[in-house]
Amino acid sequence: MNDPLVIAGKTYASRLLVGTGKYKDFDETRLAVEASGAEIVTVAIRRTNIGQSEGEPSLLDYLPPSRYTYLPNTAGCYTADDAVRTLRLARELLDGHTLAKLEVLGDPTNLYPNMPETLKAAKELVRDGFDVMVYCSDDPIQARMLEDIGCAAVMPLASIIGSGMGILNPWNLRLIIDNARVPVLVDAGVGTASDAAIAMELGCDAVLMNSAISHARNPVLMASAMKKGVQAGREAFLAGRMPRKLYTAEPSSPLQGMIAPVARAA
Ligand SMILES: CC(=O)[C@@H](O)[C@H](O)COP(=O)(O)O
Repeated sequence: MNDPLVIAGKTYASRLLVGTGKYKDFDETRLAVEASGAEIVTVAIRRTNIGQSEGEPSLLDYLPPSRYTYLPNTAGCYTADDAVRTLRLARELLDGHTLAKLEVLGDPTNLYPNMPETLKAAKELVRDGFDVMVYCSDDPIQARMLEDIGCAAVMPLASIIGSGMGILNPWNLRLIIDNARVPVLVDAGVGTASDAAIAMELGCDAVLMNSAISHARNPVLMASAMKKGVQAGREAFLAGRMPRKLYTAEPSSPLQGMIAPVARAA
């Protein structure tokens, strides 16, 4: 099925974006990313070496930028200034690459986004020529503000980062999706493949996740499950689910048109 995801003018076949942190080593990262089928990989610039630490193993050697689109992110940043500085460093390290994931956190105990600082950083980064994909609360008004600023995609949380709690507020996601003119991705909180499928069935354009794969007992197998969950959810969304009925359900095998049973001979 030809149903590409378009972000900042570039086309992707996969609607699953994956993080690269929290794995045993870069080999495991590579294997999980390969199994996920992801084409966009996000990398925490403050925590992962992509050339900042000379002599150390670099993720670039395991996930070559010729094959993957890098999405540098600002994990660990608590102010707009820190986030902007981090993404400018990433742009230098990645030869002028402008696609970036903004996340400005508000509380180290739950990693909930600080939306005033996120909006401030988004404005500055857009002005500076970045294509900003932004981690945000599942608040439709703030999502609209980010879109109006010129962000390339809005990425409301399903639940808090690393929680694996799944989608806590599907109705807010629907409000964001129904009004969005840019791609909407669920980012954070996915726990298992059915969460990813539900996000896609709701009409999200894609899903971004890390912990659900890296913290699974078998990360490579979970990466493969997530790939299928996202694909199944997308297909179900495009196919259009049947309406829910409480009392008017029809039997799956209707009797109409059946040949009347022949009376048995006594
Ligand atoms: C990798 C990354 O960008 C995370 O900050 C992201 O929000 C994913 O969250 P989960 O780890 O909950 O999937």
